[in-house]
Amino acid sequence: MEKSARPRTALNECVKVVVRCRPLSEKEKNEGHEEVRKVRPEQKWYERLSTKPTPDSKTFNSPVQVVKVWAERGAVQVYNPKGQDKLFTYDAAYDCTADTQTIYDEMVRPLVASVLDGFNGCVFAYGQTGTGKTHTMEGTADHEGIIPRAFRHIWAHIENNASPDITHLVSCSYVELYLEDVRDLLAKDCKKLTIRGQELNGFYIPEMTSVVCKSAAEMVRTMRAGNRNRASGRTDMNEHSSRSHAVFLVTVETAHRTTNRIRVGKLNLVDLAGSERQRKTGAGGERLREAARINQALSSLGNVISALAENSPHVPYRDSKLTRILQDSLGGNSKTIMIANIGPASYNYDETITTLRYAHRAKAIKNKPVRNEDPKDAKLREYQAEIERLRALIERRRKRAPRARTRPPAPHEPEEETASIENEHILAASTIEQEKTKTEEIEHQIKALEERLVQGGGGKDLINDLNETQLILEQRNMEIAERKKREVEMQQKIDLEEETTAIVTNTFTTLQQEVDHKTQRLKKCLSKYACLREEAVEQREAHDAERREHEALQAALIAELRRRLLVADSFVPEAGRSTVLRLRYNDDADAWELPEHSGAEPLSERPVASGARRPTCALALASSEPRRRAHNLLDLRPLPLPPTARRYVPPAPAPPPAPHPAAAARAPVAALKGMDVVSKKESAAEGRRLSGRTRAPSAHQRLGTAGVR
Ligand SMILES: Nc1ncnc2c1ncn2[C@@H]1O[C@H](COP(=O)(O)OP(=O)(O)OP(=O)(O)O)[C@@H](O)[C@H]1O
Repeated sequence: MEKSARPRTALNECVKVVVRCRPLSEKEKNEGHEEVRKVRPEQKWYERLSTKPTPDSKTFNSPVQVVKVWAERGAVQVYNPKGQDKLFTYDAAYDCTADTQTIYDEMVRPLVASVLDGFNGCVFAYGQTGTGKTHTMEGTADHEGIIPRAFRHIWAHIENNASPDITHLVSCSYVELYLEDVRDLLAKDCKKLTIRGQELNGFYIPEMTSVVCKSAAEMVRTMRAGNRNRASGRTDMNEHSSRSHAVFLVTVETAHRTTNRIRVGKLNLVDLAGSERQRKTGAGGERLREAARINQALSSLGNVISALAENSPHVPYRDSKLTRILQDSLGGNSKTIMIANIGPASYNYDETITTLRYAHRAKAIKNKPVRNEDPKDAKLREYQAEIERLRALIERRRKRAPRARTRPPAPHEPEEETASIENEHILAASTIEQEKTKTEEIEHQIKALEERLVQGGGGKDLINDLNETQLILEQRNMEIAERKKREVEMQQKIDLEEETTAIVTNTFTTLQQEVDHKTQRLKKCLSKYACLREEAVEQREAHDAERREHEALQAALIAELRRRLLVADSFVPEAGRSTVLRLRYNDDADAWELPEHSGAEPLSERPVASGARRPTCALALASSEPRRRAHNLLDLRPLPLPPTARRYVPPAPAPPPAPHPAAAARAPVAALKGMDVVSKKESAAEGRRLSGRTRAPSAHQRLGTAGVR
């Protein structure tokens, strides 16, 4: 997430998608989810998809397992209670018997190897709450997750490549996105961070803490320290539910002395919070607020995935901080693996299908990874330059250091001369001492910098217990995994082509045979068409359900907001309230700001009548006593009353004698009219003056137009 050079030339590489289905939880077992719908074994695997509903499908209304993983084909079949089963294919699929070691060896190991070669990499776990994302990424004491495995892999590589010509620098950062705030999990106070940058040049987090590590164990300690600061809580679906999206960033810098080049690989290990439905998690209050933010960020992530998959000209990265952080990983300079976690119970059928659909869409995302060579922000280069500078400084200091005069005073020399030589001697000795201390300080600095770097040559600085045999073993595992991956790919290709080539390769002896065969093909096509139509209807239904869920969540949040605004209306002084409502969120500055010319007025003075203050209510009077000032939280000042009497305007002085008696008769009427005009004008002005002072609508009333975010 640090600012990196933009790719120069890049080959497109698709996002790899892996599905992992967890076993039934104890709770699900207790609720009777254990029953599994049987697949007829004599049928070909894909033909089973068109099986008519069997008697046990009646039990779909009761809880059953609905997921079947075809690991050898990278396919996941989901039993559909309403019609045909659904089948999705991925780069790999793992059922509940697969362990994280297998997933790591088969899918993640090659990606981490690329990071060690100077590429950016990202592994992120996605899925419904309680499906095993944290279990997959972090693991437990008994089952190590992908993150600690990656640490061990990195350090095994460094140890294996130990040579005096190669220097490594490994650093880690850990941030979480909680309630749309980016928090530094490695900083003491978990300070809030700002995402900087733009869509064009990439986003980055400049101020996040970066910890230099010298072993896998140190990295694990760093991760655990960060986890202690991470937001988690209990919901009805998960005892320890992550309430934030967490990103662990590992930066591996490698300098080759022979080529004088530095390669920088960055590995993002992301444990997303799970999507959740309020009615299932029973979230309320703070949990509800968290859930709303989690779902909002995941929805933005889904939109980005859809836009990238459809090659849309605009990809809405800016919509959330999560998508900004993951910009490079999705459609940018990175090799990426998405691990979609699902649960097997029919109770979660809708969420499982949604996750599988997103994962399927993500397969189409193309990234452009390039090797990061000699980027400007390489820390290793910085450290090397600093060490050079400090060494040169020591050298300069040594050269210009004063020499102590060793000549003892001669016996014939006068006493003053002897004293001055001795003084000079003492002065020089103290200067030398000072210089020595300073040089030692600089040497300490050099040592501290050098200690951060890992240089080979017998592996003296390395604390890693993986020996060469283990490395060879891991290499073999990787080869086996690679072969298995190719087998899955081949199998998928064969399955796809089997049907399409059947018609070409078949030779028919009779016309009837050909008709039968083609009728069968037609039936299959019709059934596929029916499937697609059903899929479209289901997608619409899923979309509607999601919309309803969002609306329900929105209603709950608005109710909560109304409650808070009501409290604010009752207790916050009006002037301050209107200012708060004018605040706008500035995405770039990541802060709430009062827009210019917002019309925010200073607190108006109390209205004054004929030079004297109007009478005030008892409470306001009481507040003038310093002892009771804090009690006057309510603004109970009386509103100024509109004028009830017209102002008297004296009649105009009597005109000179009129030349005509009729004109003289009209004069008093005109004077009266003049008075009327003046008083109307004044009363209008008074009205305007007062209306400017009338009470502004309350924040509660203004909900909907106010900049509430
Ligand atoms: N493959 C698995 N094998 C055994 N247990 C698993 C597996 N995956 C998940 N679990 C168990 O399921 C429970 C929930 O897992 P976890 O907390 O990792 O889910 P999550 O997806 O991270 O949830 P949230 O999104 O709420 O944080 C844990 O008790 C975990 O041990």
